[in-house]
Amino acid sequence: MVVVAPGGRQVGRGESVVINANRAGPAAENVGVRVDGATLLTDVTVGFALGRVTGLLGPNGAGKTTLLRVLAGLRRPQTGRVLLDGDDLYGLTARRRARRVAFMEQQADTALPLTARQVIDLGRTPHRGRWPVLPGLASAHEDAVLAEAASATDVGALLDRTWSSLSGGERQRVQLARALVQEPEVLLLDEPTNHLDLRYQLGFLETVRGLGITTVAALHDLELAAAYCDDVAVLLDGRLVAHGPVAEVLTSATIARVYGVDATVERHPLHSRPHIRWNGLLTEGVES
Ligand SMILES: Nc1ncnc2c1ncn2[C@@H]1O[C@H](COP(=O)(O)OP(=O)(O)OP(=O)(O)O)[C@@H](O)[C@H]1O
Repeated sequence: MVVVAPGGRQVGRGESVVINANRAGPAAENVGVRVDGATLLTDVTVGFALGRVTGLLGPNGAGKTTLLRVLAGLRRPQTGRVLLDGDDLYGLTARRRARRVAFMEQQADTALPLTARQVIDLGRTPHRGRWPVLPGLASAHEDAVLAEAASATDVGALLDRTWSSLSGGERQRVQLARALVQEPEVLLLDEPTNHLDLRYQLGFLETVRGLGITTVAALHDLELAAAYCDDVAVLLDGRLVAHGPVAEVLTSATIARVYGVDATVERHPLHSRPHIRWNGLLTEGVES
């Protein structure tokens, strides 16, 4: 039996990725969001390095979804700005934004009687003209993009199933395929492994790592973040409290401060990435 350790395949990643030094990943600068008198984000400044996978961490209500929506162009911040390779994200049309940023939301759903193939195909919308593509007339490129996304997410056998008949985990994989056919330069994932069984959780994040796309994924599972993310950014009460390479940031001190949990962070014997041992809840010293 062969064990594929996290990042073991390194498809198109790490040293093998040629990053154009003149390009930059997405960045939030001094972003502040208030809704109905509530402050959701305060002065968040964070840049995501090209081609890297960043885990967006933080307890419930910390602001992870809000920041992802800001980065997706779906929630204009009251203060600050969002840059995408130097362009002001909110200065772009919705179509131009959607060509560059794909967002897989937590509970994407549709009431329309669509098949999985049609749901995935929606991801091509920003690349198309005004007129619908007639059946059988999709370009070779379109067909190839769909086939590649279906294979990467293992949804080939689901394409003709109706959306309503799919399980939570199958829907999750179809949503990732929809995001991939957008051919985005930035992939935003909100708790993408939620409904997945263990094998698909690991496989999903392995796939994401292999894409070489700049990715920001809100995650609750710190073990998964430790195993699959290059960097982590940590939010607490709407503020960014830590950001950097996973081994430097995901420490027992960070976990204690942010989650109020006592943990020992060791090196995994197989792949030497951080490995977390939970010791128990802390009753003192938790920030709120
Ligand atoms: N429309 C709103 N009005 C008031 N407060 C809101 C609104 N939308 C979100 N919030 C609050 O903003 C905070 C941040 O929400 P957000 O969904 O970004 O957190 P999160 O880190 O993604 O949480 P979770 O891990 O629970 O999904 C929460 O306290 C939430 O209750």
